[in-house]
Amino acid sequence: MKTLGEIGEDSLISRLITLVPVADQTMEGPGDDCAVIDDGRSGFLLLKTDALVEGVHYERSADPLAVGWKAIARVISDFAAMGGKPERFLVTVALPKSLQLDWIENFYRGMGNCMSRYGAVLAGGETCRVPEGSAAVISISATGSVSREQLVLRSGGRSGDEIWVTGRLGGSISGKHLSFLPRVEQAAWLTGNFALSAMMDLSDGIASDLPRLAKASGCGFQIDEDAVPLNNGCTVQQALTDGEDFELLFTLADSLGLPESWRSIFPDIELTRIGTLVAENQGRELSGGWDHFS
Ligand SMILES: Nc1ncnc2c1ncn2[C@@H]1O[C@H](COP(=O)(O)OP(=O)(O)O)[C@@H](O)[C@H]1O
Ligand SMILES: Cc1ncc(C[n+]2csc(CCOP(=O)(O)OP(=O)(O)O)c2C)c(N)n1
Ligand SMILES: [Mg+2]
Repeated sequence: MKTLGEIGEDSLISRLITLVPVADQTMEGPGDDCAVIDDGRSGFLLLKTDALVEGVHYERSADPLAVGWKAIARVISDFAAMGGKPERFLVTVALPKSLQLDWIENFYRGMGNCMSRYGAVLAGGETCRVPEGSAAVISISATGSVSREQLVLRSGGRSGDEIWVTGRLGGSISGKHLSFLPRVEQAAWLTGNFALSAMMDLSDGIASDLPRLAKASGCGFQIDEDAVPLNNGCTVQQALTDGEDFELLFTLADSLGLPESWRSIFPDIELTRIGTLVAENQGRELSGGWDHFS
């Protein structure tokens, strides 16, 4: 019998999801940034859950206000990646008894700051302990929504589509992973004004995430490494593999007018074409990027 370390994160998930039924109204189940449910409302319901583990996603010494911000912001980034916005949050905290009260209160203040900034609210949660000496584990689940016209999946890319990315990439561990702004307004503008074919957020690094988008779209990809927008002091390799950029990666067939109108609305955020989707099994491969079990 293999261990998780031998099979890796993506093949673990692929195996697990064959072992359970999938709900009737699920339009998009496991595989995209959020689940998409057609529950008869004017738009679609979005569902997302994400875990935050001490020592894996943040150091115990990190500012709890910033860790709380990150906990909510990374979920909101997934709603943005569908063209949507967050609505209600459920927060589960599993904590050691020895944790300072101040830490968790400031963590909640940080979550609150992010919820307020993006118009979301807390709906409930769950509290329990972990054995003394274990890492704190925080699970964030949320509902969101997206209009029918603005929903963008990972799977709609077609050979020939241009590949674009927002912002600059790499080096998130030096601070950005705790303080980033999820691209909700940018995604809403993009999906409202251009016919995006596919989109996802960059959490594991382009090296991991672009092949996922291409695979979901039944395509391969070409990437111009010299075009990849770098954060200060970062190499291309870091930009491709560090992860936690929480920028948008998207594709579209026709970008006529996009760079000019983007610059007039979001002058402080880069927007860069980094490549092209090509036919499946053509183009190139990338390795690296974050895998929890590699
Ligand atoms: N343990 C699991 N059981 C079922 N589905 C899962 C599990 N872990 C991840 N998934 C699904 O696999 C996809 C990829 O997960 P993940 O890499 O965490 O997404 P993201 O980077 O968008 O947060 C998502 O659609 C998610 O719902
Ligand atoms: C202490 C610490 N070590 C390493 C990292 C870097 N890191 C942790 S998880 C991760 C990838 C993203 O996390 P994941 O849980 O895969 O997010 P998802 O893809 O589910 O959104 C990265 C780059 C960090 N933020 N903090
Ligand atoms: Mg995950």
